[in-house]
Amino acid sequence: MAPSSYGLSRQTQIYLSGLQGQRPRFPVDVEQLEQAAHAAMSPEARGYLSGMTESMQNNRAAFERWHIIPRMLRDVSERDLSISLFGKQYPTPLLLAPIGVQSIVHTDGEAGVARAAAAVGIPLIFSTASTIPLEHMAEAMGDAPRWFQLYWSKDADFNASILARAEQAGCEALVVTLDTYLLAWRAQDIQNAYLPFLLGQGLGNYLSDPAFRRALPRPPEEDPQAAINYFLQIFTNPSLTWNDLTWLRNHTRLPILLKGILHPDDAQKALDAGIDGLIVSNHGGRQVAGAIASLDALPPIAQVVNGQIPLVLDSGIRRAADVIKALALGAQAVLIGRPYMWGLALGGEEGVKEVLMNFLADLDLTLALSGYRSWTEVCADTLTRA
Ligand SMILES: Cc1cc2nc3c(=O)[nH]c(=O)nc-3n(C[C@H](O)[C@H](O)[C@H](O)COP(=O)(O)O)c2cc1C
Ligand SMILES: CCCCCCC(=O)C(=O)O
Repeated sequence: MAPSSYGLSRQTQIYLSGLQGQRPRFPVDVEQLEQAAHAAMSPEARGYLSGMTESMQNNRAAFERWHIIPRMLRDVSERDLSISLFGKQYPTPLLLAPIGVQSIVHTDGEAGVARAAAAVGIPLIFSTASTIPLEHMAEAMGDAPRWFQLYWSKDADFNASILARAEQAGCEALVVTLDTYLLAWRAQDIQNAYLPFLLGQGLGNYLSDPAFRRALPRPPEEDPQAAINYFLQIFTNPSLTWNDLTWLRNHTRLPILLKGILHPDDAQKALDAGIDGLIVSNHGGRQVAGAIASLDALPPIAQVVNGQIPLVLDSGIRRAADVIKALALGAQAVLIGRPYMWGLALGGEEGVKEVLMNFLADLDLTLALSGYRSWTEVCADTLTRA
């Protein structure tokens, strides 16, 4: 399908099926989608996926403070939604955020998400904390684009090994998540006594890793508890500093993006360290309660970065208008997180596909109806602040 027909063809198809008595299987409206997905999940999975609701409200409020000013009579009959990042062409500015332990919401888990992402043409970022090994996700995707997200552990051999595996599996960029060096005070999960990793879930990349296995007293198949304990011991490393980035650069040839940057001074440090891209993110409001909304953090960071490296934004992207706002304020791309997990919870692989196809259709129509043919035309003048 040509990018410029995402919106109209999808919309027509849904209207026509509706006239024939066939309503969409999953809610089209994103708030209703969230509600339906929450109703379908166990209280533990729901609590884990939601995280801190007040921080997410902060992210949403930031998007709601900006409004698009549509422009008229600009011939938007042909549209090009593609972008270029690190010398590669991607069909739209959307990527799927790395999300760990996806099997807690549906048995299709990461393999289902990988197949859906490949079918729809949205690049997927594999999480270090995935249920299954990254090689299985890569296999499910064929040649479709994928990146890898690293949780930088205390075990240097494991880090080196997983980076090599990610390159081998065709990942095109490395996302290093900086904001989860400790797990935050997550009241719902503590109340539910629920952390999937303590049950051995989300360890697919660790249990399959030769360096991780070498560090264990006995194979995880014989002593699963020892593997969980070792994972908990090495999973994060709060002692990392900016100086450690040199190690990373020496262990990968992929472009490196830092995820979790919110302060312009940190953006400057990343530039000084020769980092290739930044992900402006408050981790979907899951880490620091009361943290600045990602969208509010973006303009001062964009000012410092001044186009030298790409900026990606996540946390609170729920509909096409949010993407336009993020790009107008300086991002080149965005990550979608929970919305695809809601699709997964409701319908497995098919649910994810449906949510993503609706998102793309909305994106194409909203870009056109705002008066633009491509992302290069979206700029500060696109928006007004309420
Ligand atoms: C259940 C869950 C698990 C997550 N796991 C990871 C992860 O393994 N690695 C990572 O870098 N970020 C992780 N994140 C954060 C996402 O990558 C992303 O920053 C966030 O979900 C974006 O916000 P959104 O959900 O509002 O779109 C996780 C988020 C959720 C909701
Ligand atoms: C002890 C493992 C924590 C994994 C964190 C996954 C994540 O990013 C999140 O829950 O948020």
